[in-house]
Amino acid sequence: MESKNRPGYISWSRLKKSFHYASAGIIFAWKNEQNFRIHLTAAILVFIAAQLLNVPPVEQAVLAVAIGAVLCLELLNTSIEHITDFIIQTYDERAKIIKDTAAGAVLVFSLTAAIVGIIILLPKFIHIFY
Ligand SMILES: Nc1ncnc2c1ncn2[C@@H]1O[C@H](COP(=O)(O)OP(=O)(O)OP(=O)(O)O)[C@@H](O)[C@H]1O
Repeated sequence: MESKNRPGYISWSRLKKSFHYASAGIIFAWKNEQNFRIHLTAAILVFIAAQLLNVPPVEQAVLAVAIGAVLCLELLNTSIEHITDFIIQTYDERAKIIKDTAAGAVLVFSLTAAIVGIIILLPKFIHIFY
């Protein structure tokens, strides 16, 4: 017999709460992190360009993965910054290394995503004019 208190396989109210908290994190990043706003705006522009240029579905999927990864890294970077500030409230060389390397991870993947975008979109842009 199943216990009355045992949670079901999927709790919809918990799922709804998780979604709500995750959305709050994204909204926080949008309001407080300039880099997140820049990346999200760039992501929307790339998506519109991909539609206008009739980019094939597989290439659009590659763009979506690259864009999604950049946004995820931005959110993780924001989280790391806040954890660091919470733990280390004074100037500390270790805090600097933690924040700089996390920011470096975002930069490395942002450049990678930019290269992916150029490889996919640039030939299609050129094709319009020539
Ligand atoms: N407690 C600290 N000790 C030493 N250096 C720090 C400390 N806090 C921040 N820094 C340095 O200042 C830089 C900026 O940190 P800050 O927390 O202000 O991030 P931010 O400018 O808000 O970044 P972002 O624009 O991505 O949100 C860090 O990358 C680090 O080099």
